[in-house]
Amino acid sequence: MNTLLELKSVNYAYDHKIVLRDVNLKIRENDFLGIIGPNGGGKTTLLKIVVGLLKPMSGEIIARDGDNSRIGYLPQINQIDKKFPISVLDVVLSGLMSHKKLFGRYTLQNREKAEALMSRIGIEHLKNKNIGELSGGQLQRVFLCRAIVTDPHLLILDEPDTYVDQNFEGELYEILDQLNKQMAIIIVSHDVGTIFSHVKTIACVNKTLCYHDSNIISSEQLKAYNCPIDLITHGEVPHRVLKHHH
Ligand SMILES: Nc1ncnc2c1ncn2[C@@H]1O[C@H](COP(=O)(O)OP(=O)(O)OP(=O)(O)O)[C@@H](O)[C@H]1O
Repeated sequence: MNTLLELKSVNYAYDHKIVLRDVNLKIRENDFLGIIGPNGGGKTTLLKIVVGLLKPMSGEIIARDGDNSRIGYLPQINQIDKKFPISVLDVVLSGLMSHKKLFGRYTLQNREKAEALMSRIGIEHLKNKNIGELSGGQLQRVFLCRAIVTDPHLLILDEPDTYVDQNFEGELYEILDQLNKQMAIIIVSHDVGTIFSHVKTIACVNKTLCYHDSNIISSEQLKAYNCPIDLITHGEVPHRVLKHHH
């Protein structure tokens, strides 16, 4: 399968404090990679490097498209001024900004595409509302539409389950399974049980990155990867790890 993006020996530090060391990672078409790891392990930093928001201290990033224009990114915390007078439809359309000439107008096709997506994600009825009127969960659906309106080759989601309401969580993963037929997905989550039942491969990030070419992982492997997280499972999970009884 074609490689979309490759990180080679990437290192990153904030103020001389090393956060990522010698990270190697290949993202191929139709990958569905789950990134797990302890708090402060460097997951968000890694995503920001992949998106191009942070430049690595050393190492190489090789993108098939030559740049990061075909990446859709749903950050962990969306900093948006809720008082800013902008409609839901315009927020979704703003995902196309970098693909347009400066001051270019949105075409009818752009609008139809945005509306079709909003209908798929269940927010079409909100299209003329001001973003300040939305709940957190509704706002996140809007941002998901904005991230995919460009038909990205790679969609990146940073802990979507921390802000998505429970009703939408199951639906979100169904949508992601569908989207994965057209694009690669990287998702960071602390809800290990839920992501394990959807992702195809797993990376444990705790300063270094350990790649696991399957969605079945055991506590022993996590220990070997130096990735101290609890395996919490619920629902239909392909592999369960139970703590020993004392
Ligand atoms: N802008 C910044 N300046 C300085 N240090 C930072 C900055 N952003 C993150 N860090 C530090 O870098 C380390 C990695 O942070 P990062 O947010 O990438 O981890 P994470 O694995 O995403 O954590 P979490 O699971 O808590 O979201 C942490 O020790 C964090 O405190």
